Amino acid sequence: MKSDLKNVTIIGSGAWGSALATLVQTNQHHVQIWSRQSQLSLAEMVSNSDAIVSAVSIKGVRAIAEKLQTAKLQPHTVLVSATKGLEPVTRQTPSQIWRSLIPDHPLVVLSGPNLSKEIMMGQPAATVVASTEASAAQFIQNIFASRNFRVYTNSDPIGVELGGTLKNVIAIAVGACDGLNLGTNAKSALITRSLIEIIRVGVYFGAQPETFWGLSGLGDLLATCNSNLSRNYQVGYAIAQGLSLEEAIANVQGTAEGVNTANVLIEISDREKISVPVSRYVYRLLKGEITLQQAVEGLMERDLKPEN
Ligand SMILES: NC(=O)C1=CN([C@@H]2O[C@H](COP(=O)(O)OP(=O)(O)OC[C@H]3O[C@@H](n4cnc5c(N)ncnc54)[C@H](O)[C@@H]3O)[C@@H](O)[C@H]2O)C=CC1
Ligand SMILES: O=C(CO)COP(=O)(O)O
Repeated sequence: MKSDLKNVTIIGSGAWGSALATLVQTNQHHVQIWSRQSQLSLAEMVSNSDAIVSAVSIKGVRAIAEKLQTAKLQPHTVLVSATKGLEPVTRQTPSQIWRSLIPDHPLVVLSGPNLSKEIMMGQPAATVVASTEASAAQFIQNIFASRNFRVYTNSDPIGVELGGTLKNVIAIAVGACDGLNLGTNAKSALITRSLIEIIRVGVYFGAQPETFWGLSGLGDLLATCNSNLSRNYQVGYAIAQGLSLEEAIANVQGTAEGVNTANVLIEISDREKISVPVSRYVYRLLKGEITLQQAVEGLMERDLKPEN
C-alpha cells in the first residue's frame, strides 16, 4: 500500500456507512466496514486504523463508543462522527458522547447535504468536516475529497453537527407541507423560519450562528426538505397522506432520526425556554396531540411579531 493511502474503518453498514465506504474506496484507501454481523470484533478491526468513521444511528452511538473505549487504538487514530441525532436520556449530540468517552483522540464531525442514494450514484456533492483540531479536519478532508465529493473544513464541530441533526425535524414538517400541497410560498416560509429556530438551539449548545448559513446548516436543510429521498421528509409526507406515525416509519427504508430528535429537542427547549415553534408543532403532531390541519392553523395564527 502507498504511504499516503490510509486504513479506514467505517462502523455501520446502513445507507450512510455504505456510501461513506464507497467514497473512501474511490480514493484507493483501504476501507473495511464493521457491523454487528461482522466476524471480527470491533477491537480487532480498528487496531490498525488511521481513521474510524461512525455512521450508526444515534441509538447505537454510545454502545459503539463504549466498545472502542476498551480497544487498543493507534495513538494518531482520528475519530469521525457522521451521525445526525440527539441521545434521549443525556440529550447529548453524538460528538459530545464520543468526546466524553474517548477524550484522547482527535474528533471530527462530518455533515452536509448528503443524501446517500445520490452519492452512491456518483452524483456531485459537498460536505463539511469540522474539528477543533484543524490538522484532524484536514486529514479527514483528504481521505474523502474526490472529483465528485468536495469537502470543506470547519472549526465549529457542534454547529456543523446540529445543523444536520435539527433539520431532520424540519424535514418532517416540510414533507407534510408538500404532502398537503400547501404550495411553494408556504414551504419557503417554513424552511426560512425554521433556520432561525435551528440557530437559536445551536447558540444554546455553543455553536457559531454563521455555521448554520453554510453547507451543514442551510445546505442540508434545503437538501432534506426538497427531496423525497429523505426519510424524514417521507415521514411527514406520509402523515399528510393519512398514515399514522407508526405506518409512516414502517414505510421508510432506514432510520428517520427526526422523530426521536423532536422529542429530545422539545425537552431541551422547554427546559431552556428556547422558542422553536415549527419543531414544537412537529412534536405535537407526532405525539398525536394535534392534527396536521391544527398544526398549519396554529403556525399561521401565532401572535404577530417582528421578523428579527
Ligand atoms: N442515509 C443518509 O443519506 C444519511 C444519513 N446520515 C445519518 O447517519 C446515521 C445512519 O443513517 P443510515 O445509515 O441512513 O441509517 P440506516 O438505518 O440505514 O443504518 C443505521 C445503521 O446503524 C446500525 N446500528 C444501530 N444501532 C447500532 C448498534 N447499537 N451497534 C452497531 N450498529 C448499530 C444499524 O445496524 C445500521 O447499520 C443517521 O444518524 C443518519 O441521520 C447522515 C447523512 C446522510
Ligand atoms: O441527512 C441526510 C441528508 O443530508 C439524509 O436525510 P434523511 O435521514 O432524512 O434521509
